[in-house]
Amino acid sequence: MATREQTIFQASGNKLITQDRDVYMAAKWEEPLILILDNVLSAEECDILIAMAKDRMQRARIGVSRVVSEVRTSSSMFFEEGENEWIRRIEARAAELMSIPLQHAEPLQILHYRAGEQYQPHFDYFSNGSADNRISTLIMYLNDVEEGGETYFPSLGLSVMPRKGSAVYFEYFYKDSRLNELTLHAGVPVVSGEKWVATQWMRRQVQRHS
Ligand SMILES: O=C(O)CCC(=O)C(=O)O
Ligand SMILES: [Fe+2]
Repeated sequence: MATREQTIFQASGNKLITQDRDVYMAAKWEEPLILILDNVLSAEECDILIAMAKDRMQRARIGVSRVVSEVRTSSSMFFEEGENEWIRRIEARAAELMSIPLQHAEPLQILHYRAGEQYQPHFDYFSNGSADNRISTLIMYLNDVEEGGETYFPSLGLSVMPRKGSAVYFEYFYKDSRLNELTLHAGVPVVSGEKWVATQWMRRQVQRHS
């Protein structure tokens, strides 16, 4: 049997005890490593993230031309790094769960999808092989979606249902580029209701100096 490549996240057991919250490992895909995590955020934290983001959402713009894109039809915003006590706590917890120092964290992103909106299959890492590439993703679901809105990994045939307070984690820092490519994923169209997520990305290099 081929030996597995080293992962960033050392997944063992079913519970992850962070500084301020116990998180549960609900499901695991071995290679590439994908984890479904329960109880990442409290219901109150989900509601507060949505409330704080609501008036700051902008229609997705992608790529250098910054044109409104059909690749992602959702709206998005980024919080300032450690913008307030809520953001500080959630960023710190995400970094702890992802086993990467907070200094490597991008600003926390919020995405909002209305019925019919989606994020077509994409990689989170940059295809130019940047020395400061992204290495891992934590997508936290901020509400229950009535229908649709799964995070879908088409190369694996794996769907993750959004559930308020849960999250999906995956990483793509493998030497074997084929493993990284298997993390292709999409936010499938919301059929009814709406969908809110918070995404934390980690980079190879330090992003924050405070
Ligand atoms: O909304 C989703 O399920 C996927 C979001 C996503 O892929 C991202 O934020 O990079
Ligand atoms: Fe993504």
